[in-house]
Parts: sequence; structure tokens; C-alpha cells
Amino acid sequence: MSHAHRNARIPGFHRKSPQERLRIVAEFAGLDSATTDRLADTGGLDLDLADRLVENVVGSMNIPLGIATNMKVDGEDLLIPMATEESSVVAAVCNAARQCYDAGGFTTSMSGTLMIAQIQAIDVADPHAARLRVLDRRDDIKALCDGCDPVLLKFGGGFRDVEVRVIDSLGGPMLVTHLIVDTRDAMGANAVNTMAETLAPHIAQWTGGRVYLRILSNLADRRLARAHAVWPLDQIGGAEVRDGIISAYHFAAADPYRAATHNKGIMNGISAVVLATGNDTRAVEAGAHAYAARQGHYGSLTRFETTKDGALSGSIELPMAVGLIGGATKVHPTAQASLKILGVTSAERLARIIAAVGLAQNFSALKALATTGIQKGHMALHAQNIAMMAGAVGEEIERVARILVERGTVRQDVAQAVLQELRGA
Ligand SMILES: CC(C)(COP(=O)([O-])OP(=O)([O-])OC[C@H]1O[C@@H](n2cnc3c(N)ncnc32)[C@H](O)[C@@H]1OP(=O)([O-])[O-])[C@@H](O)C(=O)NCCC(=O)NCCSC(=O)C[C@@](C)(O)CC(=O)[O-]
Ligand SMILES: NC(=O)C1=CN([C@@H]2O[C@H](COP(=O)(O)OP(=O)(O)OC[C@H]3O[C@@H](n4cnc5c(N)ncnc54)[C@H](OP(=O)(O)O)[C@@H]3O)[C@@H](O)[C@H]2O)C=CC1
Repeated sequence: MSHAHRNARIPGFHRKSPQERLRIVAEFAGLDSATTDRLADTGGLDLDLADRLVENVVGSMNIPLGIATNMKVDGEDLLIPMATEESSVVAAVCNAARQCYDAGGFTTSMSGTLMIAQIQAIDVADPHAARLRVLDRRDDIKALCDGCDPVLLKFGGGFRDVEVRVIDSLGGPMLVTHLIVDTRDAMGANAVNTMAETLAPHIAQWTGGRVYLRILSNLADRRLARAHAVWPLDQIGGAEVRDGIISAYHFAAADPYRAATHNKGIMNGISAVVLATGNDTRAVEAGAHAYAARQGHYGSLTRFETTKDGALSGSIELPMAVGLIGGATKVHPTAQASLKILGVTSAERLARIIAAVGLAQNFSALKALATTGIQKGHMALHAQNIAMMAGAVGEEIERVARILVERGTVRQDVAQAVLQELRGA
């Protein structure tokens, strides 16, 4: 069917109700009523709330929420809510946590809850002298920043420091002011952006330059979450498994093609908890990848080595700008439920738990890759998706998936053939 007559220029779409928008979309895309009913069913998320969270809402996209078991973090047993569409991600965390549980689980720490806001000034005649002029204004800067957010101050946050960098750019030297702000239990984007915008005219005046960008940096390297765990050899299957995992880490550390996949595996776990708690997945992902490239070479976010007793030691360190206040966290009921399951009362605790989940996820992926290969465990769980894609429903899904795994060919064409056999029988 030709869609040449369709017109996507729809003035005032944003002023319509979600129902009215859905009617327009259905007409535009030729959706049948089953599809529009599916979109209209928000799975319990209040449509009014959805419509306030983002723009031009017509429905909601539901993602499964799984619970990772076996996690012990800083001596506390935890159940971890994870929102993900990918099979075997939740199982992998359970599996890694099980293998270090008796050895004490994960120990974590955090460098602080400091965010950085950047103010860009160009056309500064004397950038190095201007840098000192800005630094001399530290007290004024502190007063201006703290004046922006009395609530944050009340909770012990606020301005902490100012740094000024002269960077070489394609357009010549650029003066970049960093405001370092403790945002406590908020991710802090709005607080630091407000401070940067408030300060900008003063920076222009003090430097004699022109100010353009005033925005936080997602390379939140003053907000590093760290986690560590030891996996005893008898839990993981021996020295060869340990050495395979360490060699996999060496591969990622040496090669960006591998590091991208290695870190993607880590983010499987991290993004799932970030999303489950209503935090900003893109902010955390940007921070993680920028941190992985901070030495001018994109490498691994984790490290694996042998302890003096021969066990496997794993650690992770990455920026973790997550909050309990603000964003969708406070208003999304599932995010609130996730926080209740975790029992966290500070953004720092949440960040540390998320780092531990990233390390667990990486351990399981590397162990699978260094031993049986990823397909065995991952595809066994993914087989149910393949069975559904082939048209299996109800009890057929489990039966088809089991046969696919037994035959060692988790493919859609095989699933279709198996389904036909079952239905013919
Ligand atoms: C899949 C497993 C866990 C099977 O592992 P297994 O050893 O075959 O399973 P098992 O039946 O012996 O069970 C062991 C434990 O795993 C957990 N477990 C086992 N099955 C389930 C399940 N259905 N639901 C929840 N938890 C499960 C559970 O904790 C269980 O203990 P138990 O509860 O029995 O005491 C294992 O093969 C594994 O960890 N694989 C790694 C999977 C993975 O990394 N998936 C991520 C997706 S692939 C990807 O995107 C990233 C990647 C791989 O490219 C990253 C990279 O390259 O670095
Ligand atoms: N590049 C990026 O990553 C960007 C991300 N964002 C988005 O910003 C959102 C997060 O913004 P964020 O600033 O965290 O949220 P909010 O501005 O919604 O909430 C933070 C505010 O809550 C108040 N507050 C109340 N209690 C506390 C407490 N205990 N600790 C700290 N603050 C407290 C503070 O003061 P007060 O009430 O006075 O405000 C604080 O400024 C996310 O949705 C993110 O997607 C936006 C722009 C850019």
C-alpha cells in the first residue's frame, strides 16, 4: 500500500488528549483495533501520569521487571528489581551472585555525589588570565550557586568547588568553567543546570568572552561507584575458569572492539536497575562509556585478577549519577516499588548496588564466554522468545523451547517445524 498521501505535519498534536492522538496515529498508520487496544492498555500506568512525564503520549511500552536473587552487598542481602527486554540478563546476575555469596558477596564504595556543570566561554582575549579571574571569584560563585537551590542546601548539598580549564578547540582556545556541586539524593541535572545558567552572565562579564553552553557533564567522574567481589575457585569451577575470565578481561582491556561488547554486557545489568528505579539510562550509559575511554583508549569498566589465595577477584568503577528524588523516580509507581524492594534510602546506596549488579553481570557473561559459550545458557532462555516468534501459544511455548534446546538449534525455522509437528500430532 502506498503511503504517499500521508501527512506527518500535525500542528497542535501535543494539545490533543492521548485518546485523540491515538485515533490520529491509527488512521495514519492503518492500525487495526487490536493494535490500538494494545497501545491504549498502559499496563496499569496512569495515562495522565504518562502524559505528564513525556510529550505526545498515546500509550505505554511495557518492559518486564525481573528480580535478581542471591545478591549480598556490603553484608546485606538484597533482591534486585531489573527492567529489561533481554533474556538471560536477570538469570546471569543471580548466577554470579550465587557463586560469591558464601565468600561474602560484594563490597562497595562511592567517591561522593558530586556533579559537574560546564559553562563554555569563547572569544576570550586572554584565556589564561581570565581563568584566574574566575577562580578569584570563588566566594561569589558559591553564593550565586547556593542561592539557586535552598532545598538542596537544606539536605546538605550545594556548591563545592570551581575549576576552570583552557581547552584547545577547532575554533581556538575555549574557557570552560566547571561547577562542582553536591546534589545528594538527586541525579542533579536540573539543580546544576540552573546554577550554570545563573552564573553564565557573570562568567561572560569576568572573562570578556561570549558564553554559549551551560549544562551538566555526563562524565560524572566525581560520582564514581565501585564494587568488588571474590569468587572462590570451588564455586566457579576451578583455575581454568578463573584464567579464562582474566584472559577475557585482558582482551577487553586491549581491544576496543571487544571492550564495547564487554561493557555492553555490564550495562545489561546496570541499565536494567537504572530503568527499574526510574532513573536516566542514557545519562548513566554516556557516563560509563566516556569513563571507559578516559585514558584516550576505550577499555574495560571492570578488572579481573587472582588473589594471593588463587581465587578470582573482580572489581568495577564507573560514574553513577542516579537519584531517589526527581526525574521519573518519585512519580512512577513501579520505580517507587523498585526502591521499596531494594530498601534504599540514599542515592549513594542505590549507586553502589547498581555497580555491584554491573560486576555480577560481567562475571557471568565472561564465565559463559570463557567456558561453554554464550549460546548454551542465553539461547536456552531465549528459546521461549523464538518459540513465540514461530507462533507458539500457551503451553506450546515451553514445549517448543525445550525441544529446540534439546536439539541444540534455537532457530525460528526449526521452531516452526517443531510447532507443526506438535500441532499435527
Ligand atoms: C543462563 C545461565 C544463568 C544458566 O546457568 P547454568 O549454570 O546453566 O544454570 P543452572 O540451572 O545450573 O543454575 C545456576 C544458577 O543460575 C541462576 N539461573 C539459572 N537459570 C535461571 C532462570 N531461568 N531464571 C533465573 N535464574 C536462573 C540461578 O541463580 C541458578 O541457581 P539456583 O537458583 O538454581 O540455585 C548462565 O549460562 C549464564 O550466566 N550465562 C550468561 C548469560 C548472559 O550473560 N546473558 C546476557 C545476555 S548476552 C549479552 O548481551 C552480553 C554479552 C555476552 O555479549 C557480553 C559479553 O560479551 O561480555
Ligand atoms: N544530560 C543529562 O543527563 C540531562 C538530564 N536531565 C534529566 O534531569 C532529571 C533529573 O533531574 P534532577 O535535578 O535530579 O531532578 P529534580 O530537579 O526533579 O529534583 C532535584 C531537586 O529536588 C530537590 N530535593 C529534595 N530533596 C532532595 C534531596 N534529599 N537531595 C537532593 N535534592 C533534593 C532539590 O531542590 P529543589 O526542590 O529546590 O529543586 C533538587 O534540586 C532526569 O529526568 C534527567 O533525565 C535533564 C537535562 C540534562
